[in-house]
Amino acid sequence: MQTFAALNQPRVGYTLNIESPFTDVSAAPSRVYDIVPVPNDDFIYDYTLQHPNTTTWGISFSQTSASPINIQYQVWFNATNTANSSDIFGRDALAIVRGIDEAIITVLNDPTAMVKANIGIALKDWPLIPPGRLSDSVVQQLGSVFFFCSEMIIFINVLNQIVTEKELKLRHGMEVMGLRPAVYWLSHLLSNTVLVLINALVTCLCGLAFGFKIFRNANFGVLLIMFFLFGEAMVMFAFFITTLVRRARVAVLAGIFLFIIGLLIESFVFSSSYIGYIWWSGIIPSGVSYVLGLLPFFNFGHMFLDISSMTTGQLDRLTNTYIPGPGFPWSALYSAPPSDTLPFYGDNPPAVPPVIQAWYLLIMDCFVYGLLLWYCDNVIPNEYGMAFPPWFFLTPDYWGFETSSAKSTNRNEWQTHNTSGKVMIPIEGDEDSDVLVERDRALDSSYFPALKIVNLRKVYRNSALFASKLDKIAVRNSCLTVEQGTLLALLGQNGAGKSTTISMLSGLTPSTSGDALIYDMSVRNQMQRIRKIMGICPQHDILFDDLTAREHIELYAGLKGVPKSQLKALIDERLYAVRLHTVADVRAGTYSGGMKRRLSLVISTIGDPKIIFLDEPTTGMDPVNRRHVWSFIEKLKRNRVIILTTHSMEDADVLGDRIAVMCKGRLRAINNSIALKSKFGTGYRISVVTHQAQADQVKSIVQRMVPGAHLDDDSAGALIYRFPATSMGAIPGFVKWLEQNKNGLVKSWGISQSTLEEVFLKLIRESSHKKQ
Ligand SMILES: Nc1ncnc2c1ncn2[C@@H]1O[C@H](COP(=O)(O)OP(=O)(O)OP(=O)(O)O)[C@@H](O)[C@H]1O
Repeated sequence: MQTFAALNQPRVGYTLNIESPFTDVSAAPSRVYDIVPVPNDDFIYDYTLQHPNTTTWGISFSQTSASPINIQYQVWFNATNTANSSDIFGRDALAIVRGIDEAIITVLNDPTAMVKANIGIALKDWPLIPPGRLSDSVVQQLGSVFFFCSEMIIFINVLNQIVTEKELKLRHGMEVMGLRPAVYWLSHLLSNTVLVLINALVTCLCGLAFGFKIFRNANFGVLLIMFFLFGEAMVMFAFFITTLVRRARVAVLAGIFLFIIGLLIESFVFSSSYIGYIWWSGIIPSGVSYVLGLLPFFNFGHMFLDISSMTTGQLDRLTNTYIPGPGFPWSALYSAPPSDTLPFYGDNPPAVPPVIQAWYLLIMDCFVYGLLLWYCDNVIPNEYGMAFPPWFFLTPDYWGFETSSAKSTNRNEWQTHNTSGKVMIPIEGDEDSDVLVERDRALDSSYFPALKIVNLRKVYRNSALFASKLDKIAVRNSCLTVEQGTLLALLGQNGAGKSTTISMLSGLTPSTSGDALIYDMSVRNQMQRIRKIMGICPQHDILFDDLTAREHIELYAGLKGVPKSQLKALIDERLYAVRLHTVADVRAGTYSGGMKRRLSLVISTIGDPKIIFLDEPTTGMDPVNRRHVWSFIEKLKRNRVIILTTHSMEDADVLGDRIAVMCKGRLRAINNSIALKSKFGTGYRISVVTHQAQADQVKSIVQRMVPGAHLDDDSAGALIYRFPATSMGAIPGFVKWLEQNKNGLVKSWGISQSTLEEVFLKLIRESSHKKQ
C-alpha cells in the first residue's frame, strides 16, 4: 500500500497515513483523510456500517501461501455512494486495480525485497448500508437560502407597509396631530420585533421537528438568536430603505431586487464551504468581508455555514460524502470553526473569525441602519417638501432645547422681520378696499390677533436647482388676520391656493417666504409647539381602514394626551354630534365618503385644539348630516380659531363669520357675508305685479323713489327690478310704499337678496380678466 500511495501521489495527491487514526471503530472521523491503514477486514465492515457515506473504497490484502508468496487483494467499492457510481465501477475501478498492480510489480522487481507473488483479483460486495439523510445535505447546501427566504417575507412586508403609510399620508396625518417620528418608528420596530421573534421560534421548532441535523446538533439558543438577529437587522435595513422611496410599488420592487441579490449570495456563496470561506482565505483583501458585513444576509450566510459545517458535516470533495461535524455547543461561538471542518486553500485553512463575530456584525447592522434611518428621515424632504437641514443634529431646537426665539416670539422683531425689506406684492389699482384694510391690519405692528398671516407665499418649484417659468405660484403674499372665537371661510376655485394656505399654516408644507403667527407662535420655527394646540381635517381622509371610529378617536386621543378617564364621554359625545354613534364599532374601511369626512372632522377636534383647520369638511355629505355638522362646527367656534375651506357657498354663508375669496393665489375679497353680498352682489331683486294699464305709473314712481333701479323685465304688468347695493338706503321707504298700495296700485310684490354664489361668480369673472 505504501508503494501504491507513493506511485499515485504525483497523479492524484493520495498520501498514506502510516499511523492509522482509526483504532476505535465507533469514533467519527474528525477530518478528511486520504489513504489510511486499518487493523483488519472486520474493521472496515463495522466502520462502514457505523459511518455510512464516509469512504469510497477499501482494499483487503491476504496472503494465501507462504512460499512462494501468494498475495490476493480485493477492491471493495461503496455501492451506497450513488453520486458517482458509474465512476466507481468504471474508470475509478480500473485506475485503482491498475495502480495496485503497478505497485505489486514494482515491489516484485525490487531485488532487495525477495518477494515472489502471484496476483489474483476477487470481487466482493460492499455491505449494503442505508444511504445518508438526503434532507440533511439539502439543509446543508440550501438551508441558508431557505431560511433567508422566510425572513425576506417580513422584510418586504415592512417596506410595503411603511411606504404605503407614507403614500396615503397616514404618517403625516398622525404627525400633524402630534405623533413624534421616534414614537412612530419605535412602534413599528416593536411590532416587527415580535413578528421576527415568532418567525425565529417557528423556524427553530420546525427544524427540530423535521430532525435536521443543524437543529438537532446545535445549541437551540444559538440558532434562535441567529435567526432573531438576522430578522432584526433586515427590519432595520427595510426601515432605512423606506426613507428613500415614496411609492409602495417602488418599495416592493426594491425589496424584490434586494431579495434576489440576497438569494444569489446565499445560494452561490454560502451553499459551498469552499466559496463561503474564501473571504478569509487571504485571496480576497480582508477588508472586503467587513464591507460585506454591512449586508445582513452576508453575516447570516456566513454564520449559517459555520454552524452547518459543524453540525450537518462537511462535504468531502474527494469522496462526495458528508463527514459529520462535532456539533455546535454554546461555547463554540467564541472560537473559529475547527480547521478540519474548513476547506483548504493550497496548504492553508482560512483564518476564519470566531463565529460570534457574525452576531456582532448583525447588531452593528441594526445600529448602522438605525442611524441612517434617523438621518435620512430628517433630511430627505417628505411628500410636502418638509425637511431639516443636513446639520439638523447640531441645532439645539432639534434636541428639544428651545432657543429663546423658539420659546417665545418677540412680536416687534417678528413684525419687522416679516415686513421691512421684504418683497410685497404690488397693490393693484382696483384692489378691493376690504383687502387693503386687511393688509394694513396684518402689517399693523400693534395688532396681534389669534392668527396673523403676513406676506405668506408659496412657489412650487419645477426644478430643485433653479427657478423656471414652469414654477407654480400657489399663494401670492397673503396677508390675513383672524380673531379668536371666529371662523374664517376660504372660498376659491379649484387651484386658487386654499389647501396650500392650510398646508403652510399646519406645517405640512414649508412656505417659500413670509410667516404666520398662531397664538404668538411662528409657523416657520415653532411648529412643534403649534401642533400641540392644532387640529386638522385634511382634504383627503387619513383613516385606517381596519380601525373603527372608536379606535380612531382612542388612537388620536392617545397622541394628544387626553386622559383615559375622559375618553368614553368624549367618544360618545363627539360621535353622537356628527351622528356616527351607531357605527362607532364598525371598521372605517366600510364607511361611505360622507361618514369618513365626519369621522375626520371629529378627529380634528380631539385634544381641545385652539386652532382647527377644516379643508372641505362637508364634501359628499347629504343635507341632513350637513346640518348636523354645521351645528357641531358652530359649537366648536367658542374660544377657538377655525379656518374652513369649502366649495359650498351654503357652508360659508352659514358658518363664516368672515369670508375670504381667493383667486389665483391672491386674496380678492374679505368681509362678512352680508357686506360681500351688498358690495359685490347685484343688490336686491324686487318684483311688482300691477295692472297692465297702470304699469307706466308704477315705473315712474320706482324711478323717483329708487334712482338706480334697473328694470330687468316688464311683461303684462309684472315688473322685475334690480336694485343696486348702492340703493340699499332707499329700500325701506320703497317697501313701505309697496305695503301701503297693496290691493290698489300694487297687486302683489316680492323681494330677494343676491346670493353668495352670485358674489363668488362675479369675483371670479373679474379676476379672470386681471393680469397676474
Ligand atoms: N405639490 C404640488 N406641486 C406643484 N404644484 C402644486 C402642488 N400642490 C398644489 N399645486 C398647485 O398649486 C395651486 C394651488 O393648489 P391648491 O391645492 O392649494 O388649490 P385649492 O384652492 O386648494 O384647490 P382645490 O379646491 O381643488 O382643493 C394649483 O395650481 C396646484 O396645481
